[in-house]
This record gives sequence, C-alpha cells and structure tokens, in this order.
Amino acid sequence: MVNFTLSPIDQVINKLSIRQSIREQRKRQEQAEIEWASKQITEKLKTLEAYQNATKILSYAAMPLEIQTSTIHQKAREEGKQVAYPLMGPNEGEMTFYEVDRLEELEVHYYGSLAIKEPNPSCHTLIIPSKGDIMLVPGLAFDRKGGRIGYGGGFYDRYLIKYPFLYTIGVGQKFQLLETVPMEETDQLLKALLISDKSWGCEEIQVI
Ligand SMILES: Nc1nc2c(c(=O)[nH]1)N(C=O)[C@@H](CNc1ccc(C(=O)N[C@@H](CCC(=O)O)C(=O)O)cc1)CN2
Ligand SMILES: Nc1ncnc2c1ncn2[C@@H]1O[C@H](COP(=O)(O)OP(=O)(O)OP(=O)(O)O)[C@@H](O)[C@H]1O
Repeated sequence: MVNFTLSPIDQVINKLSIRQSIREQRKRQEQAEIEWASKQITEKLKTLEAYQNATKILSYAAMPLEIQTSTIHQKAREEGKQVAYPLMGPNEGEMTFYEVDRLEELEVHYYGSLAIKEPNPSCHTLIIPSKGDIMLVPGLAFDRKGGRIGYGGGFYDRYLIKYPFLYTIGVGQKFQLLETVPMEETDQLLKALLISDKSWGCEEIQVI
C-alpha cells in the first residue's frame, strides 16, 4: 500500500514553501485590494452573532499586507467591547494579550523583516480570555477544516492550548484558502473563517 503521509521533515519543508508562495502572492497585491478585502471582512464580522455577543475581542495589529483590523477596533470600542492585542515573549513561542484603548498606544517591535505593533505591559492590562470571547487569527494559509499556517513561531498554537473555548476566526483572502494545509500534532484548528474574494465579497466558513 502506498503511504501518502509526509515525514515530519517533509511537512516542515511543505509549510515553508506554502509560506513563501503566499507571501509572494500578497506582495503582488495593490493596497486598494487589501483595503477592499478588509472592508468586506469587517462588515461580515459585524453581522456574526459570536461577534455581537462577545465582550472581548482578541485582535491583532495588522501589518501592511494583512487583513486590516483598525475599523474593527473602532467599531468594537464604540460598542463598549474590550479589544486586546498580542505581545510575544518572554519565553520561546509565548504570547499574551493586553487590552488597548487606542491603536496609537501600540509600539513597533522588529522581528527579522517583520515590524509588528505590540502593547506595552507596563501601560496595558493583561487580558485573560473567558467563554464567549472571540479571537481574530491572522495567517498565511487556511483550509476549510480549520487548518492554518502562520509565520512559523507556533504562537497561536501554544496560546490556544490554554484557551480552547475561544471562538477563533481566521481571516484572509481567497488565494490564502488552500485545499488542505499540512498539519502537525501541535496545530490547533480554527472554529471559523472569514475569507474575502473579489467576486463574492466575504464567505463565512464554519468549521464546527
Ligand atoms: N500582525 C500580526 N501580529 C502577530 C502575528 C501575525 O501573524 N500578524 N503573529 C502570528 O503568529 C504573531 C507573531 N508571529 C511571528 C512568528 C514568527 C516570527 C519570526 O520567525 N520572525 C523571524 C523573521 C521572519 C521574517 O523575517 O520573515 C525572526 O524574528 O527572525 C515573527 C513573528 C503575533 N503577532
Ligand atoms: N504547544 C506547543 N509546544 C511546543 N512546540 C509547539 C507547540 N505548538 C507549536 N509548536 C512548534 O512551534 C513551531 C512552529 O509551529 P507552526 O509551524 O505551527 O507555526 P505557525 O502556526 O505557522 O506560527 P504562528 O502561530 O506563530 O503564526 C513548530 O516547530 C511546532 O512544532
């Protein structure tokens, strides 16, 4: 019988080539396309019951080529929701979330070629998620089973082991939705996806 399962090293190589390919496709996009996609996702998110009922939103400070989250921040704050942003470290793969009132309070930190805006633990309050909270999860690639590939730090997988009840929503564009993404044992599945596409706006994909 033929065994189609990839060895662990082949899985890592496979993930690496997917990361590279999606990053190249993203670079070829016009800023206007990213803004349009972000608007579609923002509008769809607002209609979701999970969003409407949530008191805390674990968001992310988008880098220029990612789905933008600043309008979500503004809307959520207007509705009295708490919005939190990730901070990496101090231990390997560790990530925590801090409540942020205004996006200008975030501070840029450089990780290789990535410039990520993060909260400052000496001015922001640590957020401990509770049931009913939602998390917007950035990523490079997703699949309909809730599989996800990020930048390869394992930050979200480690965080989600601690808070498996979080309603996790992966956000991205159609070219980021693959037939299947390679999964490792430590990978945590997302619960839903919001995927935008030029022709149909934004599709909500429920995993559970
Ligand atoms: N906007 C945003 N914030 C986010 C994420 C994200 O995807 N988007 N993350 C999602 O997980 C976390 C950050 N994840 C990271 C994962 C790996 C590396 C990393 O390996 N950096 C390399 C250089 C990479 C490069 O240059 O391309 C390094 O530090 O040397 C950095 C951040 C938390 N914050
Ligand atoms: N709970 C965990 N404990 C120890 N190692 C882990 C855990 N979760 C993930 N890892 C390891 O972290 C590394 C990166 O994981 P992976 O490739 O899934 O990252 P990613 O999901 O793309 O990254 P990110 O979440 O930061 O965007 C892998 O070597 C993986 O085995």
